[in-house]
Amino acid sequence: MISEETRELVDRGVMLPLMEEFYTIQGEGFHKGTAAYFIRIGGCDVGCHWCDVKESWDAEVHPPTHIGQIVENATKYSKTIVITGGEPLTWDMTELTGNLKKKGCDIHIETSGAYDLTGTWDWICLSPKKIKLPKEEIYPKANELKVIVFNKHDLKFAEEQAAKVSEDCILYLQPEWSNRDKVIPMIVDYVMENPKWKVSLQTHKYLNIP
Ligand SMILES: C[S@@+](CC[C@H](N)C(=O)[O-])C[C@H]1O[C@@H](n2cnc3c(N)ncnc32)[C@H](O)[C@@H]1O
Ligand SMILES: Nc1nc2[nH]cc(C(=O)O)c2c(=O)[nH]1
Ligand code: SF4
Ligand SMILES: [Mg+2]
Repeated sequence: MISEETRELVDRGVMLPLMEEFYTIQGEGFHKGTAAYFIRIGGCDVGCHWCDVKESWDAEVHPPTHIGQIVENATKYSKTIVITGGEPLTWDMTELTGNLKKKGCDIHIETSGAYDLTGTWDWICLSPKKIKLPKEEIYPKANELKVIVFNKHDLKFAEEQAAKVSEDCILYLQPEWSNRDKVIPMIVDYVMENPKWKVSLQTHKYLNIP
């Protein structure tokens, strides 16, 4: 059990349940191929059945960590920071991103958008989920829309979501990893017929890096 004092610091976003942090290459979307420091915050109750980080869901098993410590670790490695999870917007991101900004970092988020948008972001990757839709406020702010395709219906969902983002938002279809052999041919055909979309692959999984 964590103390009342720690819980209050987590509520304010001064401490956050840290699952893992690692320096790697961004594998997905617009910034794929770019070296970046990943901060994975625990806690998510969206519940995607194919989620590739289910260990992140229970915030209680990830130690509350002072953001000062997180920022110090991160800035030793990179100025490009990716905040992911879990669902990072479960928590108030104001303090963490404010402190990273003071150090001159370029801060990216990977989010389902299902909770209030807090924090200061240089790049927002919105990956909407049918089972818990994004809050309306995030759509005009998304720099990239990355829809995970598990079956054919997800292409229809992708179009519905694309209708909500800005003109400049870059549109990606990313195969769900465990079903990739089935869905890749479908995505390839769809992108050739609908070239406003691009393909995003989880290239880190092919490179065998985190
Ligand atoms: C693990 S999530 C964490 C951030 C946030 N909760 C979200 O869903 O955007 C990071 C990215 O991985 C994607 N993802 C998760 N499981 C996947 C899978 N099995 N195949 C392909 N992409 C997946 C998510 O859609 C999201 O874009
Ligand atoms: N290399 C690498 N790139 C990624 N892009 C998004 C990821 C995520 O889990 O949020 C991820 C990840 O886990 N590893
Ligand atoms: S929203 Fe993200 S972390 Fe949460 S279950 Fe879905 S893919 Fe996993
Ligand atoms: Mg991942």
